[in-house]
Amino acid sequence: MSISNLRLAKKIVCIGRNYVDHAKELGNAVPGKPILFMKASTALISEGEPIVTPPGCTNLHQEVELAVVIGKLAKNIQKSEAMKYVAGYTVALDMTARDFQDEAKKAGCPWFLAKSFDASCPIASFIPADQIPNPHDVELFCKINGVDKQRARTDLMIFDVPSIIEFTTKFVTLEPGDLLLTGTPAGVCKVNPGDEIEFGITDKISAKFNVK
Ligand SMILES: O=C([O-])CC(=O)C(=O)O
Ligand SMILES: [Mg+2]
Repeated sequence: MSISNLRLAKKIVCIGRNYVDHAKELGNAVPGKPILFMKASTALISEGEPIVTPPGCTNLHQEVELAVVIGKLAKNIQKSEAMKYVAGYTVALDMTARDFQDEAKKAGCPWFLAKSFDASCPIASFIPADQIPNPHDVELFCKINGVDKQRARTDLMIFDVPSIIEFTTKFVTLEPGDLLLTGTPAGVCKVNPGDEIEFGITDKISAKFNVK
């Protein structure tokens, strides 16, 4: 497979509540260990494809996230070795049906529908690892209809990329091309049909998608 073709990812592993200000803005506790969930690979869309509001959703949110692209088979990887398994990066939106998630939370049920519906993972293009020597030293941004909604540096992550890889690969083998979404900073909000979402890594990469 070609690592740079992000649409070939077999799985998308996501970290929840990895920025203190985002955990707090939704009234959630700051986690003591990484919270993991997954999106199906059918959630992926590329520029030119619309973000489709899932049926019945009345509170669709955007969450801009740094995404790590795994370069080689990773199982039981120590933090000190973890960066050798990173082929590169992209930036993604973890589109979330917040009303579905709130309902699931109340019922003690999984977030699957809230997070993994078709078109819930818009991605920008691939950036090779050598172009981002330190993934904790970039700024993420997200604008809706040209207005800044999210802007934060990745050094605010609670669990850094090596810690996430160490924790995840204790339980789940990561394969070449898999994506690891590292959580969203503060500023998530409701998006509506007709909105344009532009997001990226400042001075490196950006992408634009429309909400349908
Ligand atoms: O839905 C949430 O708030 C959890 C999550 O994905 C994140 O923090 O990025
Ligand atoms: Mg997220």
